[in-house]
Amino acid sequence: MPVIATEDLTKRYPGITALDRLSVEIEPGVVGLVGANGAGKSTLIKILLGLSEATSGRASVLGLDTVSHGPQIRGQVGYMPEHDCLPADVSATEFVVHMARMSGLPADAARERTADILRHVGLYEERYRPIGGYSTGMKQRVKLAQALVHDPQLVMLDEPTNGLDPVGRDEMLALIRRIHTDFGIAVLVTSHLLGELERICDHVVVIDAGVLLRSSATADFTRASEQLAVEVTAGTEAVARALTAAGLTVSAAGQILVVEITGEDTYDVVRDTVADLGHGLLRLEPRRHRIAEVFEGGAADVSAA
Ligand SMILES: Nc1ncnc2c1ncn2[C@@H]1O[C@H](COP(=O)(O)OP(=O)(O)OP(=O)(O)O)[C@@H](O)[C@H]1O
Repeated sequence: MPVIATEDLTKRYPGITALDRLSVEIEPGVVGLVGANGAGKSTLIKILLGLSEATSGRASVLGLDTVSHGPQIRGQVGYMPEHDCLPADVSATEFVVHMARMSGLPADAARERTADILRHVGLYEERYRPIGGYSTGMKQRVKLAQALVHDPQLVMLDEPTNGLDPVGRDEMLALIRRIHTDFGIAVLVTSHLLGELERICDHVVVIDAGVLLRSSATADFTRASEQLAVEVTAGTEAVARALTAAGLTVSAAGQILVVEITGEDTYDVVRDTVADLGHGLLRLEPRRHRIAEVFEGGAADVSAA
């Protein structure tokens, strides 16, 4: 059963169609929802949580209809909102315990789960200090912790890497991946950066102006291309010239030579050419596309990390 399914889902605000007949099915795993700012990602999440009503079409989460089963869905789903929404004058522990209690956990269980989950997201002694003094990265971790504290089956994370520096972003992406691998929780994570979703998602859904552009396994986005990546121990330029003289089409990407595969003998020609010049091969393999390249010239606003 898909964890999320939408059928012709449409949401219109005055003067704007935020979602336009969106039909998509999302299976358990780590699924990325990517689109430029304004593509409709937050609108979709709010409808899925039963917090906003669609203009037309249908959506279900964990098999439950979003219109008739909003409270049940919210009981089984964790939500990390995009914007800052934390109270400044309470500690992470107080806040997350409060959220756990709101989800129906008894006091003891709420305290225990809070301690576990704050440790899991990497907050230790700081968890007793008021949130107002936290860095952006620490606040994002508190938001993530409150989304997980009631042990949901699915979490929806809206732009969890927003405002983070590269190190903080890497740590957050690793944490998100572990939500699924350590706890078996299904994850829907949004970003306007294709490159970061490519790193942690099993499946990526791309929307643009509320329209579904593509929904496929990450491996399909990054499928092998008809090109070889060649890296040599020395003499990159000489090798490029010799390969061109041998009739191959070659372009350079830094130290890597990209060679068009024209037939099964392309591998042999490259190997022999490099050997004839007295150099060694560091790499000879099919070049893989990055997701961002697949969309170059397509969804112009969607950028790589
Ligand atoms: N309550 C609202 N009233 C009117 N228009 C809205 C409302 N909420 C969203 N929109 C518009 O709907 C479109 C989709 O917005 P949405 O917030 O879903 O996009 P997004 O992909 O999440 O982008 P962002 O990352 O910037 O939040 C945008 O054009 C936005 O201006």
